[in-house]
Amino acid sequence: MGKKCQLVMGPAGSGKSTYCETMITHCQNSKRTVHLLNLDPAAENFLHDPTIDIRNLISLEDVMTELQYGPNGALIYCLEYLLENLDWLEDELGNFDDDYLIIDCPGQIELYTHFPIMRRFVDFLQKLGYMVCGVYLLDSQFIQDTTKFFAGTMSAMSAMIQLEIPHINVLTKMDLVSEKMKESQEIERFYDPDSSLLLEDLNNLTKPKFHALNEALGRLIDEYNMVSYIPLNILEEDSVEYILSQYIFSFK
Ligand SMILES: Nc1nc2c(ncn2[C@@H]2O[C@H](COP(=O)(O)OP(=O)(O)OP(=O)(O)O)[C@@H](O)[C@H]2O)c(=O)[nH]1
Repeated sequence: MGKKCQLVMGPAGSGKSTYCETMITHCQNSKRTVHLLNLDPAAENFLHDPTIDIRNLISLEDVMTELQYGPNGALIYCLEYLLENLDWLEDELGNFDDDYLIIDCPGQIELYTHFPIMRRFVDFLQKLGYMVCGVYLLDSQFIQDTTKFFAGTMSAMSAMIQLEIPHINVLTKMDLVSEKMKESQEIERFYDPDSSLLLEDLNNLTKPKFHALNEALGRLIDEYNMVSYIPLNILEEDSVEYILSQYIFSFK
């Protein structure tokens, strides 16, 4: 099968750890071998123990105590420390030539949107021969507020542009969206965002001085037609399998 991995990204609370747990359980049930790589030094509990864990290299608490950093600064320090000690990760990865890695990332979106940290991490995996796919998660509750949805879509686009890897976007927590909404036409405008349909909402929710900016951002979404979302309901096996059937994963 070769070396493959999914880099699971998204804002804090978007459902990254739950996505990873769901994928791993689903893969185990369908006799596919996957391993969890935890990249979040602040992570607490996992349903499936990570096979590789940044917390075995460096502890967020130690950094906060010893360097007197706050949680965000300490997290960036931990990831930069990882990048300076990639031989540790290469040793840890040594035994997984033919398996599939699911990488649970921290929720600080600056790691994907403007720091080069994740880009360097991706470059490292690619040098080791991994095919790296990006999975960017957005909480489906954002569809209730078009300003949040637009902001989330911008951060998904930034991650796509920064990382330059095959990429899908996933709307998580679809079990919390009402059946009525799911069956309506209205939901379609979020799966495949069309700014002309969203712009009116957005302008109603923002002051007039931002309308030109809204329109410019909308054009960016339309012209590049880069962002679409796959809905994920973790309670439905078909929905989970559908994500894995995406061509970028090539994982049958
Ligand atoms: N109902 C429902 N709740 C979910 C789903 N995914 C995640 N949650 C809940 O949302 C909260 C955040 O989920 P996590 O998986 O921890 O999110 P995360 O992105 O890993 O969060 P950080 O590690 O803080 O960045 C938890 O309370 C989860 O139980 C889902 O598909 N459906």
